[in-house]
Parts: sequence; C-alpha cells; structure tokens
Amino acid sequence: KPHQFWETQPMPNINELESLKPGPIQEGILADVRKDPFNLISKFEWCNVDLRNEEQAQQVYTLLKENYVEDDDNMFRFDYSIDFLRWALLPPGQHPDWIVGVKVNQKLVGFITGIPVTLHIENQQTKVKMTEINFLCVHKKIRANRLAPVLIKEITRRVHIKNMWQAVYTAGIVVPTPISQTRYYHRSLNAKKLIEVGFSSLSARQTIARQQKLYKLPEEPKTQGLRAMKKKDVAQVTKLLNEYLKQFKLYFKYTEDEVKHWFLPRKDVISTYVVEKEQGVVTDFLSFYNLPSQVIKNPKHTHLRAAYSYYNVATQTPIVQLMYDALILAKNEGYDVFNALDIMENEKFLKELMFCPGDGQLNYYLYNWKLESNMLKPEEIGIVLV
Ligand SMILES: COc1cccc(CC(=N)NC(=O)c2cccnc2OC2CCNCC2)c1
Repeated sequence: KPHQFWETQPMPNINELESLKPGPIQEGILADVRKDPFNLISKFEWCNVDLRNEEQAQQVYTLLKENYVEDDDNMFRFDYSIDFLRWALLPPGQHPDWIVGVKVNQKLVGFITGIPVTLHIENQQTKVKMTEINFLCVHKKIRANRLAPVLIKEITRRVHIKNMWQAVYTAGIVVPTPISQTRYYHRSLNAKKLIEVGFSSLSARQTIARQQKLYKLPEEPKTQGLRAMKKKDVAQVTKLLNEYLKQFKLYFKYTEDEVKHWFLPRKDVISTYVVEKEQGVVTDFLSFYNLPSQVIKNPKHTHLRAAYSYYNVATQTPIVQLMYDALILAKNEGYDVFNALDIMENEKFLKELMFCPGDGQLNYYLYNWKLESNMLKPEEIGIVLV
C-alpha cells in the first residue's frame, strides 16, 4: 500500500512533474476549513503544549528523548533539551495552537509543531508566508494507530485557519515528493569517543592513536578578530545574512528580532561567533547548534555531543578557514563531532576539512507548492531546519 496517506495530499506526483504549473497546487479556501479539530480515537485528546510551563516542557522532552528520530542502525536517538525546544519553537510571532500534543490519561503520546516563516522560493518576487513543521513524534507503544496522519491533518487545519496554505519540512525518509535530497557529513572532534560509542569504526590498518592524530586541531582559532556574537552585532549580522542568502533558491528573510532570537548565543543551544577585524565592522560569522544524541546501549557513554552547522557567512574570510575555526571552537566547547549537510556552500569545505559522509540523507519538502525546477540541488538550498 504505497503511501495511502501522502497520495491524498497536495504534493506533485511523478507523472505531474511536467503538467503542474509552478506555485500552489491547491488553492486554499478559508470558508472550507474545518472549524473543529479532527476526530481522535476514544481516550485520545488534543492539547496545546505550553513549552514555557516546566511540567509540560518536561513531558515533551521525555516523549522525544524516548521516541523521536534514531539513526538507521538504531544506535543513537536525538536528545533535544528543553532549552533547545524553547529556542526552536518559541520564535517571534509563534502561534500557541501550533504546538500540538495528543494525550491519553494526561500522558503525552503524540506531538507535532509548526512555526511561522516567510520563505523566498526560486526568485525574489515569490515570498510565501507558511509554516515550518517539525518534531512529528508518536510514542513507540502506539505506532499502529495511524496517529501520525491525524497529527499532520490537524496541524494542517490549524495552519489553514490562519489563511496559510504551504509548509516546509525535512525527513530522513522518502515520501511524495522531495524537492531536494541532501546528504549529511560528520567531522570527528573526539576520535576516541566516536569509536567507543560505535559512531566511527577502525579499519584493519587504523588505530585510535592514529585517528586522534589525523583529526587533531589547534588550541585556538586562526581568524583574527573572531569572538562570540553580542547584542550590538544584531544589525550587522542581519544585513550580512539577508544579503548572503539571496544567492539560494530557497531562503528565509530575517528581521532583526528574528536574528536576535536565532543567533544570540544560548548556552548548550546555539553558538554564534562574528569576525570583527577593524573597529566595529563585522565581516563574517559562523554558527552551530547543540543537538546531543542518546547512545542507546553502551557500557561507557550515555550521550554523543554533536554540533550541527547552522548558518555561516564568509565575505572576507575564506569559508574553509572560517569553518576550520568553527571546528576548533566546537572542540573547545566539548563537542565530539561536528555535523553538516551538503547544502549552501558547504561542499567547499567538507572534503578539505576531513568531513566523512554519513549513512543517510535528509530530504527537504514543500507542501502544496510546485517548483519551477522539479528538484533543487543541495547547494541551492539556503534553509537549515533544526
Ligand atoms: C548521531 O545520532 C543520530 C540520531 C538520530 C538520527 C541520526 C541520523 C540523522 N537522521 N541525522 C540527520 O538528520 C542530520 C544530519 C546532519 C545534519 N542535520 C541532521 O538533521 C537535523 C535537521 C533535521 N532535523 C533533525 C536534525 C543520527
């Protein structure tokens, strides 16, 4: 039964790739939007999760920690922290009814989220207010109930009610119909730990000592004037970022408020460093976010500390040097591995900085929108989802 749910959704299917004209696939009619939530099987009930409430945030944290995405070999599971979830899900303009939970006897068993974004698609003219969907999760014990399609339909309804008709999201799996298939890469920072947790393996001729030597990094960054981002940098970072992103076929436009939210450093959540060479002029910045993974079964380690490349803008500093400094900074912050996708300009540094390809891919999706070009190359993608 191939994709009995996704075939009912406004996504281009293979034989429409030529006939559909670019833009919305289905016109949204506000009057037709259901005013009441979708029906749930008995005992299940909807709730809006308030992440500012410690108890409700703890429930989300535990549901994800125990039931969210695992790697292909089921050795690791993402372990998003509460501070991270508040960063990711409470940006400016956030809608409380887009943090959607399903409870059984007051216990959270299902979750899906949306945040408002303005996505620029394929050229300057088209910018679309839509939702960025994330954190779709159903408790392992109730996976056979077809709850995921209901969660998707319910958040779609809550987006439609606000007269928005598109969405952007990523997934490791392939369902109808990816707009881009990106690959992820890893750069070892703590070779010994990566081998101990089974993230990396040694071939016959390799030893731990040899690996540690190979991936060794200097103590301090190279770029003169590199420092942690501060509030006073927001205006310049906003200009640099918005200008830089215009080269891509998919990108968000950021207000200064949004830059404050997404880039000002937050301990164990987001790290942003700017390059200020001459007095007061910011010419580049780098950023990475903190997403640890629980090591599912390991005698020695419970967690893998992973930094994920976020947005990096190099206008004066060579991108390879800027990212080499990112590796050094991440290592000094205690990370075991630095991850990046092959999107934006990342191909320019992945090989030179000794990133290794991961064993999977991350697919980008646009809901209810036909692109001019059927698929985008990873380097045409200018958006990073957490
Ligand atoms: C190492 O621990 C893992 C725990 C769970 C899954 C994976 C593999 C994986 N699926 N990785 C990614 O999706 C990935 C790899 C590199 C950069 N960003 C990524 O995903 C981000 C963006 C999408 N939402 C999850 C985090 C690894």
